[in-house]
This record gives sequence, C-alpha cells and structure tokens, in this order.
Amino acid sequence: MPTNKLNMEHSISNPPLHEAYKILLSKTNGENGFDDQFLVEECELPLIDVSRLAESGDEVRREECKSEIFKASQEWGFFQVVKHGISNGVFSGLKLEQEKIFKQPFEKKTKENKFFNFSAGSYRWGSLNATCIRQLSWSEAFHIPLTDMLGSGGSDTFSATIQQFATQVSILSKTLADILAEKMGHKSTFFEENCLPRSCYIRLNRYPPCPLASEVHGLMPHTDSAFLTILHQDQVRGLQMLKDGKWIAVKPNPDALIIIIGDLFQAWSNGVYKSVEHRVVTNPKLERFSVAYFFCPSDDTVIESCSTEPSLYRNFSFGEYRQQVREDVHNLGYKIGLPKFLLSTGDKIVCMNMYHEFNFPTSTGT
Ligand SMILES: C=C1C[C@]23C[C@@]1(O)CC[C@H]2[C@@]12CC[C@H](O)[C@@](C)(C(=O)O1)[C@H]2[C@@H]3C(=O)O
Ligand SMILES: O=C(O)CCC(=O)C(=O)O
Ligand SMILES: [Fe+2]
Repeated sequence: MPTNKLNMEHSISNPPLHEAYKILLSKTNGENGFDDQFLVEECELPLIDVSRLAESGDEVRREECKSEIFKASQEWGFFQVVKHGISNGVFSGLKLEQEKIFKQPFEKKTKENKFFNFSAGSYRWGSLNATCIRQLSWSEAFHIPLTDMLGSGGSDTFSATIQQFATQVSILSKTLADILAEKMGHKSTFFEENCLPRSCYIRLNRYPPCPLASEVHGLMPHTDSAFLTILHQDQVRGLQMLKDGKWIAVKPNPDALIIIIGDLFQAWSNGVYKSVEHRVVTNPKLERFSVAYFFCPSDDTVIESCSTEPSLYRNFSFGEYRQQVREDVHNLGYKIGLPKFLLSTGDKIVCMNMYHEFNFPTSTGT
C-alpha cells in the first residue's frame, strides 16, 4: 500500500490525541518522563496450570492448584493461567475483529454506536479530564457491556467472535471466583446468582505508537473495578504492575491469560485478596492491543465483607460503585476507587496510590 494511503487511513481512524493533549504536553520540559519507565524489572508472575482443576480423579492436584490461586491472589493480586482450555483460534479471531473495528473512521467510532450495536459511550479515548501529564492515557477503547452483545441475535462476525470469547472466558472467571470464595470459607451460589454473563463487560484496548513515549502513559495507573479481570495481551510489552511499591513489567506469554484481582474481590474478602494498581506504558514505534474481560455482578448487587473480622469498607452496590468512579474520573481526571468506601476506625485515614494522597473524614457511616 502506498505510504500516503497508509498515513491517510491512520489519520482518519486515530483519535486526535495530539490535539487534545496539546496544552498539557506543551507544558512539559522533558523532565516529567517516567525515568523508570523503560528500566523497570521484568518479572515472571506466578504461572498456574489450571488444567489440574479438571482432573476429577486427582484431588491432591486439584487442591494444589486451588492453593496456588489463593496464594497468588493474596500475595500478588496478579497471576497468569496456562492450559485454560480457550483455543488460540478464539484469540486470533478476536485480534482480527479488534483491528478491524479500530480501523473504522474516528467519526464513526464516536457517533454511530448503532452501527456497532453498542450502548452510547462504549467508545472511549484518551483521558479528557486529565489535569496533568501523568493522568493522560494514549489509547482508545471499546468498553462493551455484554448486555449489548449476548442474546442480541447479532450474526455479524464481530458479535459472533465476542460472544464466543465471552462464553468461554465466563466459565473460567466463575471457576476462579468460586475457588477464591471457597478458600474464604464460602461455598455459596453468590457468583452464579449475581455475576451473570450479561452483567460482565469486555474492553478492547488499542495503544497507538506514542511520539512522547517517555512522558505519557498508554493507560494511567488504576485498579480494575470488577471481581476479577481476565486479560489477553499481544506480544508488545507495556503492561506493568505495582508490587511492594515498585513497578514491575509483565512479560508477555503467548500461552497465558493474566488474571487481575479487582476492587470488588478486595472489598468482599475484606482485604485478603489484593486489587493491585497497574498501568500500560506506551511504545514510540509499535501499536499494542489487549482485551480485558471484567467479571462483574449486576448493578443492584450489594457487596459486603464475607469475613467475621470488622469490615474495612461500608456496604455498597456495584451500581453505586460505578457511579462514584464515573464522578471521580469526571471531576478529578482519575479514579479513586475503594478508598472512598473505607470505614473509619476513628483516626484520620490517609490513603495513597502512586501519584495521589487522599485524606478522608474520620467517620463515613454505613
Ligand atoms: C480514565 C480512566 C477510565 C477508567 C478509570 C481511569 O481513571 C483509568 C482506568 C480506566 C478503567 C480501566 C478498567 C475498567 O474498565 C474501569 C471501569 C476502571 O475501573 O478503570 C475503567 C475506567 C473507565 O473507563 O471509566
Ligand atoms: O492493556 C493492558 O495490558 C491492560 C488493560 C487494562 O488494564 C484494562 O483494560 O483495565
Ligand atoms: Fe486494568
């Protein structure tokens, strides 16, 4: 394809990140770079062979696998699973559809949601309420509520591919969630009743090459709101997680899916499972894709601690939680998340994430 045709396709499909961030970027003097961004240690996350869970004749191996999942969720909040039963064909089909949908003209992605059969607002780009460079995200995403896709009768290849992926990945999510509940002493039907495939979300992410890669995040540091996330990333590096106060680069493994414990599991387990901050750094030359499946309950599901210890967080519905995140992102430019729902012990609470410090009142009530 001639270069000018390629450039033209790019310019009509890419979101106008340069233009949107012009003012903030003009304030940089080159000293805001994440000095550590490319130097962070690369690390192998715990790697768990989940095919052992299907070995019904070998209780010892099943229990061994469950214990590894429990330990990784407590100590890391981030791990990889292999032999998960989802075939490579599903991921390659998804990648093709993902590339196709992002190549649509920008105007079409923002306006014609009907064409894609998604709710309005599914297409997101950048972080438009950012107030400083560190809050910028050099990326675009389709954040798709699965109510829009499942059982909608969509027979196009995009809908069929998403449905196939969602069906397979929802089985894995529920299996993992049930194990984590069982390890907390709860053999309940909570996930079966509240986290139906229709209440989950899929997020298709695209990170265009970024000319200011050492200054700007691909996706700013955040925790995921769901119970857990199943993430499939391509082979382009970029994902990093925070462990013991240090950023660690997650090495891509083509055979593995990444499991990320989310805010709801941290609240439900009363802090036993860790919802860990992660971010994506940009690449000056390469485009990167990922797909995240968020295992979520319906909006009216109330999240309360399953522990007999005093609760760290007040009870809240998932709808209320999502609303709070939306408001914070809108008003502040970033998500606060669980610290907003902390119950006070009488002392002033100071919560920190990598870039912000929050002070909370001494009593929040239930
Ligand atoms: C700008 C943002 C959108 C986001 C919250 C954030 O501050 C950074 C991460 C985004 C993310 C990613 C995971 C989930 O999809 C999400 C709902 C979340 O909790 O953090 C989204 C937020 C969003 O799209 O509103
Ligand atoms: O692209 C990635 O590797 C991570 C994406 C992510 O964190 C998200 O979609 O919440
Ligand atoms: Fe995330």
